[in-house]
Amino acid sequence: MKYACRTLLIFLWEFYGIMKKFALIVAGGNGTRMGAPISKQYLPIGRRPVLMHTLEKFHNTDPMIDLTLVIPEGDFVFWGKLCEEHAFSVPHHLVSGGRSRFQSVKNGLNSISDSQGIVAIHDGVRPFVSREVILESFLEAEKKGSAITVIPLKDSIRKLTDDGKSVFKERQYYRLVQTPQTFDLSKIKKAFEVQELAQFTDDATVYEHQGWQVHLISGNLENIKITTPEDLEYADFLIGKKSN
Ligand SMILES: Nc1ccn([C@@H]2O[C@H](COP(=O)(O)OP(=O)(O)OP(=O)(O)O)[C@@H](O)[C@H]2O)c(=O)n1
Ligand SMILES: C[C@](O)(CO)[C@H](O)COP(=O)(O)O
Repeated sequence: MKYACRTLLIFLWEFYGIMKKFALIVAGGNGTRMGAPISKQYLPIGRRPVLMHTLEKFHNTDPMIDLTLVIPEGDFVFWGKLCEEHAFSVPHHLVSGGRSRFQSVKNGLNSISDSQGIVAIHDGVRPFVSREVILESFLEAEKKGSAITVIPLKDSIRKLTDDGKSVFKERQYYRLVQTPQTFDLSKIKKAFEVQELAQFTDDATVYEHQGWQVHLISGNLENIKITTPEDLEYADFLIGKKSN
């Protein structure tokens, strides 16, 4: 069944995938919550830096995807050395990060000179996005203008109230939001021509600020955002599991 779905997706991708595809891998942060001596996007999982796994995931899904990596400008030399050390040959453009995720995405979008196409915006620290999710996000964004990956909640949830109590919430109405968040390039470029607002925790919120509805698609459970030391241990476990 899984194989049949994948074959169908690849067929649809080859048949309908006529727009130019871009992926913006944002890794301009410094991983405060990880608390490691180097930023988490460069930490090794399965002996190679997190970012190499993420870039490779997109490249191996389709080598025609034009890849841009956003990292702090001060890390360019360090990244170059890592690429040499690991003989990393996936082609990508480097762009300087900004003070916030919003600014990093904006810098990345501004670096793309094309005005037409589809762009997947993805956290550099989510190396476990599946090939199927990447393919579907491009297909759906081409049809609907956007494709935001989400997963259902497994636990019950409560909303904290200002009086120090809490109330039950019906979890079937909620989703956890992941990346990639994939868009029509011209629309997302226009959406990012605004002043940054506190509510812009991802790219979907920037897009819908224009009054446009976002289209949700299913993400994959393994696609965690490596944020804290426990996540790194889990990531190492997942990498080991995949190479066995
Ligand atoms: N100025 C920034 C801040 C974040 N990011 C990227 O956005 C993604 C999600 O952010 P997060 O997990 O919060 O990363 P950090 O900001 O590095 O982590 P922390 O909040 O713990 O400092 C990461 O790939 C991160 O590198 C970015 O490109 N530019
Ligand atoms: C974009 C994101 O990964 C979607 O879940 C998330 O909003 C990033 O949040 P952070 O505060 O930058 O970690």
